[in-house]
Amino acid sequence: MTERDRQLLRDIEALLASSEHQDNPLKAPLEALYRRHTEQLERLDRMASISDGFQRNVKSDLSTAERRLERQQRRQHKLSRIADGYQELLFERKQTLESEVMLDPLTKIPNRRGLHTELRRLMAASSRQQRPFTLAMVDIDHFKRFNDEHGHDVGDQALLVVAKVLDDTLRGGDIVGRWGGEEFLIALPGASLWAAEPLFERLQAKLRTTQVVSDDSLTLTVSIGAAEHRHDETYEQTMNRADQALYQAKRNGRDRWEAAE
Ligand SMILES: Nc1nc2c(ncn2[C@@H]2O[C@H](COP(=O)(O)OP(=O)(O)OP(=O)(O)O)[C@@H](O)[C@H]2O)c(=O)[nH]1
Repeated sequence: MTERDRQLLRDIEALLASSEHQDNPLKAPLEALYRRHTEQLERLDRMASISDGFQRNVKSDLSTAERRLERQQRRQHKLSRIADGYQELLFERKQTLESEVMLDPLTKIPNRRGLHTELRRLMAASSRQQRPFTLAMVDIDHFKRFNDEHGHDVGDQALLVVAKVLDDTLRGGDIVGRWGGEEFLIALPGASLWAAEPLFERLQAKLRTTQVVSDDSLTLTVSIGAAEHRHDETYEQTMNRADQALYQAKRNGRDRWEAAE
């Protein structure tokens, strides 16, 4: 209500109260009109204040809800960060476990399972690129006697030495692993049997002079059986031929290499 409206009401109130209008026939209906009007104004005031209160409540409910939502979003964000970190950790653990399952615990080179994985990859790549590859079984000579004479720990040391010499002598991209016991397998991608020959000679020469234990002249020798993969056979068949060649190398006196038929 404006100040002018208020003044008008005050004027009407004064006129109704004035003695000179006591007998005016308009006084009674005007008084009734005035009362009705002021009652309506009061009602309007009450409604306005109810509506203000309602609006204040709605505003405060809204800001409480907003704060709660923000808190929840922050919590959710934190939880999803924790979940992400946890997943990463699980993934790393899985990777570590998977790679550990593929490694020989003593020499840390691929074990038989790891070799199978690598050989499958080699097969696929070689047939795609139509390149040859050669497999060779490398077996320590008289290892039982070696163990018996020098003890199992020195035997383990010998296995480490062979693994290291193989690893050091091969090129990057070549595959070396422990097939089992005192037997190692090497795979030479892109190499024909003829091209692999100098490598076998070099390996055997190196092992003949490598000391198994430092400050000790103890050395060992290995026999090697090698086979070049034929395009129509599986790698297991190539390995079988290499194994037969190894058997032949043992029969022919050890510390030598033989090529498969
Ligand atoms: N120290 C040690 N010895 C092992 C390990 N795995 C297998 N051996 C031993 O390797 C020896 C293999 O013996 P054989 O299969 O008879 O072969 P070998 O004595 O090397 O004879 P040839 O192969 O015919 O020259 C066994 O005495 C096994 O106990 C190992 O992890 N550590």
